[in-house]
Amino acid sequence: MRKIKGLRWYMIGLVTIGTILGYLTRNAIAVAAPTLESQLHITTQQYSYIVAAYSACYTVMQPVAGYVLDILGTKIGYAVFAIAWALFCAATALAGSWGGLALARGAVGAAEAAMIPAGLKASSEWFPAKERSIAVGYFNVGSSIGAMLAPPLVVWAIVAHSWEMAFIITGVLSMIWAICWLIFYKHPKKQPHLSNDERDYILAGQEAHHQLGNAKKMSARQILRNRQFWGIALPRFLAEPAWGTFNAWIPLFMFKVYGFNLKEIALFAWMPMLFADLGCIVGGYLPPLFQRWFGVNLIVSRKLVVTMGAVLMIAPGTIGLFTSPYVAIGLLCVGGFAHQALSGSLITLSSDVFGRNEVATANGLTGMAAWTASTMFALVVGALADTLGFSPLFAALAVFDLLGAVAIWTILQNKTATELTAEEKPLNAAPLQS
Ligand SMILES: O=C[C@H](O)[C@@H](O)[C@@H](O)[C@H](O)C(=O)O
Repeated sequence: MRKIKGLRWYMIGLVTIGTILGYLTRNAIAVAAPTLESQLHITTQQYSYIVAAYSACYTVMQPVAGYVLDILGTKIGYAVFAIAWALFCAATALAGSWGGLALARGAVGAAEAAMIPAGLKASSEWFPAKERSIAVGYFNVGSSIGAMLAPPLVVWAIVAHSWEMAFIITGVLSMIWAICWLIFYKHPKKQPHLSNDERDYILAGQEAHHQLGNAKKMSARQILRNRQFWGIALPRFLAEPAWGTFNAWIPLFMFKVYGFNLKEIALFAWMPMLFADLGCIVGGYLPPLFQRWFGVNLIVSRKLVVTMGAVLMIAPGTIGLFTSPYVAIGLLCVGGFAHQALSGSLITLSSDVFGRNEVATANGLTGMAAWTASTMFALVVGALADTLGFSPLFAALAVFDLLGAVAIWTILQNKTATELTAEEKPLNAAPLQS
């Protein structure tokens, strides 16, 4: 059988395309919103219900999707969710009211909840520990690329055909990817096109908790009771509102505060997303560099990236000190870079700390914490932006990230969750499921 050199990078490329399509289908509704409001006579409040339906289902389903992925395995598990989101996305075209749209988008959100836990599970299967954050950075960059591809593709579909066609096209693209995933994704142990050298390099570089022989499996209850989980979930809870704010509010912020027109928004509002892409990639390479430069261990290297990102988030926090819209865009670019750099390390930490049998469940639980905060903060922005202004809200995001950095240094210890459990031997600890 022909061996393909560097096959692990093709595998993460396949995961990245999945993330791009996940964000393309996610953001299609925002681009189609003006057309939906006029053609289906939907009010802005009813549109907010449609967005909330996606966000609520995506938030709640992340741990469930993670659990299913840990049970079914990455290949089959991710395929099931991707086929579901493809079908639900295409079915959005059948909606004739805001209620129908909310139902369809809620279903898409529930299915897309598997996206990040599956990406992390695939990264932990195909990469040695020292390259894992790089792999996460590459698949996570799909979130910003997908967000950037949505406007041109969806606008073309609406202008050339109809808003229904936009959802059918994004659904069909997702279905094509899901079929490719089923054909091409295999665990390194079962991949015939993987050379022995690369397989040895991957498996030898993985910790004991990711080795195939590791039969230990933590239940969701044991994960939630573990200090290591909270050392990741609390910083994610504090950091995620920034991502939601950058994704949902920058165009409105530029319009309301600096009087940007649509052309100026089109020219500048995408730039923070480009720097977010850069943050994903650069942020992924920093932990191995910090380990080499400063001689620190894996978990401390992630903590250093989170701290660097938190300090950089002070930049957008100072937006209120300047009057120039171009300085504001520049500061938001620093913020986009900072957030995705620190977020990549926070996502990766679930696989540094939890084993192959519960990594997706643990990541899904931290993702639920993250999106709960993001949804709450979106409601705060909606309530206060017109009275308080955006500047204090951007300052709050910087404070949240700095608090998250304090939390990660004080709560998260430099060991795996099972090592901590074994040391603590709590009085009523349920024995690990073997
Ligand atoms: O913080 C943001 C993340 O890095 C972002 O890229 C996504 O992973 C996001 O969490 C999501 O669940 O879609």
